[in-house]
Amino acid sequence: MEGLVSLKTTPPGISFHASPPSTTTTTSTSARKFSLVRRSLPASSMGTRRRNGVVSIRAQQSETKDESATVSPANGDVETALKVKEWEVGMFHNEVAATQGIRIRRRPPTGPPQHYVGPFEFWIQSEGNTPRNILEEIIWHKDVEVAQLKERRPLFWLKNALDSAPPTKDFVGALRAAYSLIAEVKKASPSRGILREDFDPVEIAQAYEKGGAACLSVLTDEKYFKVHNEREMDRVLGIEGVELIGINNRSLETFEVDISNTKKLLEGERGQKIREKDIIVVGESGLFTPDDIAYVQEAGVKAVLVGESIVKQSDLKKGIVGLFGKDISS
Ligand SMILES: O=C(O)c1ccccc1NCC(=O)[C@H](O)[C@H](O)COP(=O)(O)O
Repeated sequence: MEGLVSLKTTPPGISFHASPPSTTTTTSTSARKFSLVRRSLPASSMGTRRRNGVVSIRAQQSETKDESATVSPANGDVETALKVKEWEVGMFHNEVAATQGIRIRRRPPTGPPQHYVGPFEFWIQSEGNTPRNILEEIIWHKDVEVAQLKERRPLFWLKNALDSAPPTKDFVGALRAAYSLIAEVKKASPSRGILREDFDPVEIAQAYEKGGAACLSVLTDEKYFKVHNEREMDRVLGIEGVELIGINNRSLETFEVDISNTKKLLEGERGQKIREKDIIVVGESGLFTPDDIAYVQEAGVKAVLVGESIVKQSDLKKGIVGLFGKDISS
């Protein structure tokens, strides 16, 4: 069954001895990892009590029936209250996503705040606050990155920049024109590591253009990069006005690549709907040979998104010819 997992909570009261200031301790129990990190906030400001040289720290939380927790800040501290709010909003998003069959959970980057107590960040690594797979890790990391970027470049800044930007090119139009290649400019990927050492994105993009690519996919992410998720096909088909769907042949949980995924998702009623709606389908990932290209083309894709098999070649144009079994530049 697809769904979200409730956060498991810790017992309502936790007492422990304070570690020396610079110590970071991580111990494992059978099911959970406990990390204790010294915070910069003074102990006195966080409601700790010192008795006989022992600091005792108490987390205030009340558990709800479904084992998710409602948390009250230990001392009305604004920072903590904000984290509580963020966490509650994140949990709400997860519940909504679960009702829509989305398996990727959203989580506020600060994690469940019930463990921010006393002068310590007492963070318990559990199923609820640890990414289950690379996609969750990417999304959770992205949440932090986007929040930071929003601070650096707020909406009004972006709007101003857009006003003076050159007109956009017709991406979908370029793909409709012919059976097309979207060539991916990427230096590395989570599953394959470094793909190209001598990485000059502009040079690569120009070589792709000469080689006949209709569009480019440029991975600009600093830590990870953006993805499509084929498991959301049914959800996407329910959305009005969708013009382009990418089917990713790579499982983002296991990194396994299976190009029959494209065929599977385009069979039967789904394929019918896609044709009726005149949606362009892009076959993504794991395409290495002319046979692979022919296979996804027969399955119904109008374009392919290819990274590894061409970006690794020293002669990129030859790489494209090798992939398609012919020159597609004219
Ligand atoms: O490619 C990965 O390792 C990856 C890992 C985690 C999330 C997404 C990932 N790839 C997404 C992509 O869109 C691919 O880069 C693209 O489909 C090209 O794939 P390939 O031709 O196999 O390089």
